[in-house]
Amino acid sequence: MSTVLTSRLPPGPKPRYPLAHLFAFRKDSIGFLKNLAEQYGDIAHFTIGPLRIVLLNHPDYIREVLTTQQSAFIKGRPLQMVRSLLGEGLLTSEGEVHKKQSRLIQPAFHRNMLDGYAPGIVRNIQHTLADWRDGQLVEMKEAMTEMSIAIAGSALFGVDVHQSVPEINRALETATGLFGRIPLPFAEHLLKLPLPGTRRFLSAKARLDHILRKMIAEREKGNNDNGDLVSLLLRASRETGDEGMSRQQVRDEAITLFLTAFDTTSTALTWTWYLLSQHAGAEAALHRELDTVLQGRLPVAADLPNLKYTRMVFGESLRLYPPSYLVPRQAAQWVTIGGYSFPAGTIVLISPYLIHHDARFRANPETFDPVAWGQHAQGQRAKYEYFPFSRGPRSCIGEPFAWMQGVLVLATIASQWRLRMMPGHPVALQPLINLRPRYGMKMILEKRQPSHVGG
Ligand code: HEM
Repeated sequence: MSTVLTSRLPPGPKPRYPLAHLFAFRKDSIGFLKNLAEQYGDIAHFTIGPLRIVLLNHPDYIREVLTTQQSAFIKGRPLQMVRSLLGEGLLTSEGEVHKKQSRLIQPAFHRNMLDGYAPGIVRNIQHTLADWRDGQLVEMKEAMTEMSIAIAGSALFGVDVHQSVPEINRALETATGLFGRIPLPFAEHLLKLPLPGTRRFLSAKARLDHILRKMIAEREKGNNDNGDLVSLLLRASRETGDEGMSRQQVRDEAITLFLTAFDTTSTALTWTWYLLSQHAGAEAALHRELDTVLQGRLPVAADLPNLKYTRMVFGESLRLYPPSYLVPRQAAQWVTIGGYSFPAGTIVLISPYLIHHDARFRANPETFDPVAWGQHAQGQRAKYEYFPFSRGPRSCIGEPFAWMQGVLVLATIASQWRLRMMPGHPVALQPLINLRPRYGMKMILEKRQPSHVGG
């Protein structure tokens, strides 16, 4: 006989009318969660229709979910909509399937592989810069997205996708447009109804599938194993026995890695250009480092350990604007955290954004200060005070790649260009799947000449 446990739910507000929390959450998810934590403390709960949702807003509780008790949680319902686009890839799969896939894919991100991606990354950055002119107005979110699609295509997949970049971008925008439905109590059932939004989603998904399959086929035709990601997936699919990967799995992993790679990184880079344009001191320190280390040439992998300040700039930007501002989980069994218990099915929300902006864990949390980021304690507790890539067994597999791309993009561009905000351009958050700038980021290009300092 199973033990009967009593739910002792954390405190939280009662909705004023049935879907009041849904409307408040959809209107301003970050503001809603921030208020909840301010009013009810570090562990609080609210409901959306039949859904029971718990917000955990303290590093000690976050460690419980992501690491200590991680096996009691699944991706579950919050990832259901994402699953309908990505299938059972690394981001969305659970349990043994996830473990096996993770083991197969991990080698593509090992240190010895990473250096090999650098030349492809820098080539694609140069491709973007070839069209830039002094004084030109550039929509940086768009520029960073297109560049990151091309980087993901060439560095990870070994194919040139420049031709397909606009189509991939459009299809992804349409497909993720539907993710606004995620908090709806019966969102997964809406996909079965012939609604206009659903039709748009399915046709965008079909377009993405077609492009991805072409990319994989092209890679297969080349028949040369470069040790890149697609080679690795294809090799695994040729193997027989339990350890192999089916064609469907290859597709699911390929689309997962492709899509998770570029939207996060391009969003992070866009915010970084914005922050640099607002902080002349940090921008000057970045230029000094780049001029000293690079002396006017393009960066290579061997420069990365010397680009310390560049790395701090990217790290601090990920603190202020973590693209994955919300990490959801679902309890798979009874869970006790912070003296409260909640049953299987409860949705748990963790927000890197809220923690990164909390004055308890970082002095002057609203200030952009790359040096303070570099000095932040690296102890066990601090791991859960700064976690833009999440933590534990479900943390970001692409983190080393993201750091490499981030530093190489900043180094290549900032050594040649300065970016100024277009006067009057509004800046606001748009928390969708990623934390995007709501109005994009219109910036003006200013050519700079590296000053040859140092030896
Ligand atoms: C600045 C850039 C990036 C950020 C902020 C970021 C953030 C994250 C976060 C927070 C998670 C955990 C999501 C969750 O638990 O629900 C995650 C997972 C993941 N990311 Fe990233 N990511 C970035 C770049 C990348 C890149 C470049 C790739 C691939 C090349 C990638 C591939 C993945 C995959 C496959 C997962 C699922 C891992 C698993 O569950 O085992 N990400 N990422």
